[in-house]
Amino acid sequence: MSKVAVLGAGSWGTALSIVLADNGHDVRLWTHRKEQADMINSSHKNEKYLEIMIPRTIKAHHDLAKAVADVSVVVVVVPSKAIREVCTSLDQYITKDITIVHASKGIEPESLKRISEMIDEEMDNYAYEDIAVLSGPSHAEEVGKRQPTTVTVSSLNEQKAEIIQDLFINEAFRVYTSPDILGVELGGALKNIIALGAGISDGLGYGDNAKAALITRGLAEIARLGTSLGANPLTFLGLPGVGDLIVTCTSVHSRNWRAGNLLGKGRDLDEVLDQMGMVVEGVRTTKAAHQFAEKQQIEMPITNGIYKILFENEKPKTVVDQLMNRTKREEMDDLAALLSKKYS
Ligand SMILES: NC(=O)C1=CN([C@@H]2O[C@H](COP(=O)(O)OP(=O)(O)OC[C@H]3O[C@@H](n4cnc5c(N)ncnc54)[C@H](O)[C@@H]3O)[C@@H](O)[C@H]2O)C=CC1
Ligand SMILES: O=C(CO)COP(=O)(O)O
Repeated sequence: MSKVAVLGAGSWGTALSIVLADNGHDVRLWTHRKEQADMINSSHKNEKYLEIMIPRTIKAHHDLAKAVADVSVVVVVVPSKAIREVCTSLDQYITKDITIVHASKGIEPESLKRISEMIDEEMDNYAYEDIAVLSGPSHAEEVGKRQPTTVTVSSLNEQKAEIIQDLFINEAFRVYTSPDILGVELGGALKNIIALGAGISDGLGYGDNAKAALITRGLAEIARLGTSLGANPLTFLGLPGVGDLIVTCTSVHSRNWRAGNLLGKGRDLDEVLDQMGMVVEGVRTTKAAHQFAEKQQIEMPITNGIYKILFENEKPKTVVDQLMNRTKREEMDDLAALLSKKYS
């Protein structure tokens, strides 16, 4: 049995706490809102975030010092925009023997940092090599109901990845490991952009052909950017790549798909984000990926089209027309070419 602090009591932090509690660990679920901690402790529910009873063994905390006292593992799972603030506070309580894993998905605009890089910048007391990431096709709503789910944990420190694998794995939650932290983080962040696109396509009334095209050509963009930064192309064919892309583009649970769907139906971005009430990471990540594409001189037409819809008021239908009328080209210049280069 381990003592584990989960920082972030949104839907994903709550679902991961349930997995840990099911595995017999002592779980402290930290939230920055006192009334939410009180509500979880008294009702054993986290209304608004997850429609499910929470095991009574999970204790919610509002005081960060108390939440992380004596723990051996900290799971960071706040939205990407809160990572720096939370990790700055966390740093004072951390010693090297603690294992830190994050389960958030995003890239910071302007700095173009991944989550593990932001954690590293805010935490003087922890080595970058020891940070782990947990990612993969895993909607909180299904994990909370103990429905079969598979994820991948990655860290440059193999031992840390295995600690996290052992901590979470159970008969409903299967955990693989991977050494490619760059690919795992990029796959998890970038798929949210394509999920916005899949939602927009459905909102416009397009069918499965369009969605399959978005998933496939979206994967090509993700792999193109990811490999230009040094990720292993094979990672994008695994759970943190195509696996997460499929689930987020096709599931009604996806916040990114749902936000895209409303945009496709003609609603404006501020109105959509207000209505969602939960984090839609793809919006910030689209801004970051658009900047990344320019910096790396990578062609990302779908991402750039979604950027225009989100930030330049372009009509979704106009973007679809632009994508469909691009100069004709050969298909096999992307993932397939990267793979054949790697294995020729
Ligand atoms: N919900 C899901 O199924 C999954 C979510 N994720 C990722 O996990 C991260 C968190 O997502 P969700 O739990 O879904 O978000 P959510 O919208 O359900 O909840 C976010 C939580 O973060 C808290 N929060 C906001 N600002 C904060 C701050 N400054 N300090 C501390 N707490 C703050 C909010 O009060 C809320 O409890 C995101 O990066 C998301 O992409 C990853 C996999 C699955
Ligand atoms: O990352 C997720 C599933 O793996 C959750 O995606 P959404 O944030 O779109 O709900």
